[in-house]
Amino acid sequence: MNQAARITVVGGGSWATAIIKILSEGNNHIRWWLRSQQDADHIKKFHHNPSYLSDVQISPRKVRVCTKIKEALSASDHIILAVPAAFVSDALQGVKPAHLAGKSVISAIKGMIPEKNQLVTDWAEQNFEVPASRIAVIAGPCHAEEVALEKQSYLTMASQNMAFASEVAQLFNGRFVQTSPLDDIYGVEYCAVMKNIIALACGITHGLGYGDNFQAVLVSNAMQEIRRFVDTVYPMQRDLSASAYLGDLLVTAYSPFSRNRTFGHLIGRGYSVQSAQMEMNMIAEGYYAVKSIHEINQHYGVSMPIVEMVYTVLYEKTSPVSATNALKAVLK
Ligand SMILES: NC(=O)C1=CN([C@@H]2O[C@H](COP(=O)(O)OP(=O)(O)OC[C@H]3O[C@@H](n4cnc5c(N)ncnc54)[C@H](OP(=O)(O)O)[C@@H]3O)[C@@H](O)[C@H]2O)C=CC1
Ligand SMILES: O=C(CO)COP(=O)(O)O
Repeated sequence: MNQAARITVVGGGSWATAIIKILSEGNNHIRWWLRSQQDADHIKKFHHNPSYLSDVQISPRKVRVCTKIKEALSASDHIILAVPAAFVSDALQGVKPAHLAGKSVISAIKGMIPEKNQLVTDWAEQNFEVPASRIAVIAGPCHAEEVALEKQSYLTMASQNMAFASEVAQLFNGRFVQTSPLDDIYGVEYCAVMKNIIALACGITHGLGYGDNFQAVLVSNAMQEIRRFVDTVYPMQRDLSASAYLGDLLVTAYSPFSRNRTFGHLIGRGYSVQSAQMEMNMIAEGYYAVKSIHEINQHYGVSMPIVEMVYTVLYEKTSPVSATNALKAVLK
């Protein structure tokens, strides 16, 4: 029998809770770090997260909950980051490279470090000196809510080190989740960031009353936009029709579970950014990502009309109606 893996999950939101559920299926020793003492106490006492996916049962035999980050890290060999990118530095406050020495870092985050416009894996490598060969990302179309319901799902684990990607894929493979390894870590990371922005555009236009005909054209154009951008910033032979790329775009563009689409929909319905954020008790990564991608693209100059439409609505107060009218003219 395989030795039990020692894994720490950092984050108390819906994706962290779903990951805990997936990993609890296997022979793993799991540490779970949450920032909320109240939620941690509740999980210890009642064996479920009161704030997110509260139907998911947490086994106290397999999962040890704590709110002290260094203690949570020290217990494990694999560290899974599952907080929104904007808060990951807060979550790892006080953590030094020595605390992560000899450990691997697996990012389940689909966003960029906003103040640095940096991919999370680059940030982990630079800030904590984790070698690229021990860094992976979790990609693919997979909503936490469907994991909670044990609906058949697929994940792709990407790393520059295929042996490590396979090791991580094995950790997550189970009864209702099927996994595969991939070597295109930057490609899937950028695509995951981009698809959140596209979901905002889908939500905005849906909120304005556009239908399925328009959305199909929007998503097709979005895929071309993603291809242009990713092939420019990180050229490599890749099949963008694979589920880690196209599948992730489709699920977020069409699913009612999508945080980014829901956020965009509220904006399209006339909510301000602040009131849309208050209306949702979850984070839409695309809100932060669109600023980062817009700024990164000042350097590359890739044609990205959908990203620019979302950027002008969220950061330049252009009305969703006029931004969409301008976009309509360039879609094919
Ligand atoms: N949800 C999903 O289906 C999927 C999500 N992802 C990605 O996973 C990541 C996490 O998203 P998700 O779980 O959905 O997020 P949620 O919106 O469900 O949860 C947000 C989490 O962030 C925490 N948080 C908020 N502010 C801070 C802060 N200042 N410092 C530290 N922590 C903070 C919250 O803590 P608290 O509860 O204490 O406020 C909560 O744990 C994102 O990058 C997302 O794109 C990827 C695939 C699927
Ligand atoms: O990336 C996700 C599912 O694959 C979750 O993001 P959304 O909730 O915005 O769709």
